[in-house]
Amino acid sequence: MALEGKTAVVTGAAMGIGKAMTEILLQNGAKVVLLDVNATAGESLKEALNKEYGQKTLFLNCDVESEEQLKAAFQKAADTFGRIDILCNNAGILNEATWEKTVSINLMGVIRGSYLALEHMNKMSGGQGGVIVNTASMAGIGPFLSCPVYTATKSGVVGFTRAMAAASVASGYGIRFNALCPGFVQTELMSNIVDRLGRFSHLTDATHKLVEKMGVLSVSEVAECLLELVTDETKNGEALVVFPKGKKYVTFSSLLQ
Ligand SMILES: NC(=O)C1=CN([C@@H]2O[C@H](COP(=O)(O)OP(=O)(O)OC[C@H]3O[C@@H](n4cnc5c(N)ncnc54)[C@H](O)[C@@H]3O)[C@@H](O)[C@H]2O)C=CC1
Ligand SMILES: CCCCC/C=C\C=C\C(=O)C/C=C\C/C=C\CCCC(=O)O
Repeated sequence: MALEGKTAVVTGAAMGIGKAMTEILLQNGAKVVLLDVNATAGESLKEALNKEYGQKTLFLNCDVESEEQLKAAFQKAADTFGRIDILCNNAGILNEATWEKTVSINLMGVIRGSYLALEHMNKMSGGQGGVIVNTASMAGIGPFLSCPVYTATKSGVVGFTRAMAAASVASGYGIRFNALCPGFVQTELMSNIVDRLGRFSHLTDATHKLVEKMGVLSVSEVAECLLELVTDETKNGEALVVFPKGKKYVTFSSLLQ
């Protein structure tokens, strides 16, 4: 998919991985609607990006936990730029103490965003198709020992993405669904880890050891992989793992064979 003339919506776009995703989509010709709960960071990023790329971005204060806010944001995006072609369900938190909120944002937010975006993108209801990329994690593929609930949400995102890819093909939606599964990435999410681990705070040292063993990615390395999942039309139902030594499409075996 060529990005010139296309419109992307990115959740959790004000900082970290979402910010890098926004930048790479703009660099490749797309217009980008940034959604985030951090209005200060979002507004100032929008100002900076519009100076650099022209009036190609819009920031909307939007919490992915709110159906109402997300619905209004997609409508505003479509009204402003005429269409929605790409959705990056990226907003996420890591907090084992407030675990219900972790489920609500990381898993329910992805499902909510995907279903609402279908109303604009689905070829069966007047949309023009496109691609949805969900930010999961390596924790969606293998267990992250100090974060069982975070692991559960990211495993859920991978499963939801793969099932939606199959449903989309079977239903003629014209939308590809892929999951991006990075290892550790240098962002705010990696700070104050003891507080985030809740009942597993005793596993802080083990977590640091895992980080040392696996290494840490930059946000731009992750954004490059997003671009691949968006632009390569052969990719549907994929889980792309990104780690400092490289990237790898995960092979899943079918239980039906
Ligand atoms: N940093 C890491 O090591 C890794 C992160 N990830 C995933 O990448 C995604 C992005 O994380 P990072 O950029 O690292 O985190 P970050 O904390 O740097 O950025 C997250 C952004 O999401 C926004 N956000 C949080 N809750 C929101 C909500 N309810 N609605 C809308 N926006 C909200 C925040 O305001 C922030 O701008 C998350 O889904 C995370 O689970 C995946 C693998 C590794
Ligand atoms: C400095 C402490 C960092 C704490 C963690 C912060 C963010 C982590 C975000 C993730 O999404 C986790 C990313 C990678 C690790 C996940 C799983 C490892 C699986 C290993 C295995 O398969 O055995």
